[in-house]
Amino acid sequence: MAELKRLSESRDLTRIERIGAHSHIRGLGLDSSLEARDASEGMVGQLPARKAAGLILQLIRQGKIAGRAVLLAGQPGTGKTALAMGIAKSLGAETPFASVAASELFSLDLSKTEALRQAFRRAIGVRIKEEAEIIEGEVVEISIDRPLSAAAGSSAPSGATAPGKTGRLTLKTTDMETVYELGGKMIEALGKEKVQSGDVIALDKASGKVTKLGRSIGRSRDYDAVGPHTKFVKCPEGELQKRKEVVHCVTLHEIDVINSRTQGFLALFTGDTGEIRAEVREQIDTKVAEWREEGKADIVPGVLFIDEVHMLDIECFSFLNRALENDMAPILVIATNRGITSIRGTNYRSPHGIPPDFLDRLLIITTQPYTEDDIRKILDIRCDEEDVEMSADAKVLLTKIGVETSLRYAIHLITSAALACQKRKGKVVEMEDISRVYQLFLDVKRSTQYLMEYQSQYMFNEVPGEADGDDTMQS
Ligand SMILES: Nc1ncnc2c1ncn2[C@@H]1O[C@H](COP(=O)(O)OP(=O)(O)OP(=O)(O)O)[C@@H](O)[C@H]1O
Repeated sequence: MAELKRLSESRDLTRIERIGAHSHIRGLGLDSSLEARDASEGMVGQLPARKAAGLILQLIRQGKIAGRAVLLAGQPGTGKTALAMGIAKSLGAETPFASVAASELFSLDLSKTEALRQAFRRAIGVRIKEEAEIIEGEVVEISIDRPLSAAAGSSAPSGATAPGKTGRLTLKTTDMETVYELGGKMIEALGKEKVQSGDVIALDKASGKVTKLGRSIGRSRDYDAVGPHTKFVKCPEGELQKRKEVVHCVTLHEIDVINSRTQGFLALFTGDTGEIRAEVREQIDTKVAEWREEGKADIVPGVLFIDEVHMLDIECFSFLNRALENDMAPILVIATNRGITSIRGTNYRSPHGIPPDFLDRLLIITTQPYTEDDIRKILDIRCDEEDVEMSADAKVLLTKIGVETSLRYAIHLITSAALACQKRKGKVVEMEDISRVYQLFLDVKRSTQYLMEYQSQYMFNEVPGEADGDDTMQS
């Protein structure tokens, strides 16, 4: 691996956008003087914690966070992960956000320090600038030749990609027009992007990647349907072929996996990356350092969020102590809901189960339980995010459930209630859907009660009260 040959593969990794638990969080929702707005950028309430996170943001921007980390302490479901995500989002769209639960680090496949190292490298972004040969123009016409076999009545499905498929693509700028011959791969790529005449596209000559830049303004009055999010752009000027600087953003971990001989880049999707050898990382670090010197790459420190940090043991904490001194270190945000508890791997007890030398590095922010009004607003935002229409009555009921059980349980009920509504062919989620799923899925309180009532019917039942739950911050 003298060169990082397979880096180009990372370009093909399309990040899968989906609706996740925190996908509604777009920042910390602060105004220009860093005061938290009541509800903004997907964030609601938790004002003092958000304001404190805003000050941390300023420390980060001024480069004064080095060697320190942030601890978010608070009850479960009080928005600790949401706050960490808000910090990452406020730092910019390219800022990587990696999140792990401390217990995940203790796996059978990886040593805990390797797992931590991978987590750190997932939170370090590299912006790589490259000169690329691009063909950029407005699509005049795409014509695909009908394969002979199809004309002869072959039984092949019409949408299937015939390997020998050919066609022609006519592209223009304001100054010229050219017809390009198309092969099967390119036809497939154009089909995937749903390119049609009137679109302005860019083709990367080396990788064959097709990017739709928008719809030509000249075609804005066409009758063909365009969605509300269609972007209109000008027809490009000058030559069709140009050299352009393109920027790819990848994480150090992605580069590691792609270049580790034992793992293909598909391991990035399965998460099954195994140990990555130290020399692979060293070579990558040297290469990235070279690129930085040549002005070809920049490092983008991201945010690494470690939840349940009281589950880390003393060796992990010494790893963190060292890792924070590295000049490429990401912003480390850790969270716990524990009070005074034992430090794993020792007989000592300390606040949050964190050793004193590490505690010393921490800026501590506490999160508070949500009010009924906050819960209602968060549920409202989640309904929008999940595209679920809900009647006012149903929202009142769901908020009440959120107050009495937990915010997270109420958020989970949104999706299942929407499915129940779909099943009865309804359009708007009503109270009946909420009550139905409330009966189907138990919250922790009811589940515990059920377990107590029927404990004799379970194997290995332990008398309640023996578990070490006495040091959590939960009331
Ligand atoms: N202030 C907030 N504004 C908007 N959404 C929030 C807010 N706080 C929490 N949420 C949402 O509520 C859900 C639960 O919050 P989150 O997972 O951040 O809690 P947590 O404190 O990290 O919990 P745990 O301690 O169990 O990990 C998430 O979907 C989160 O995005």
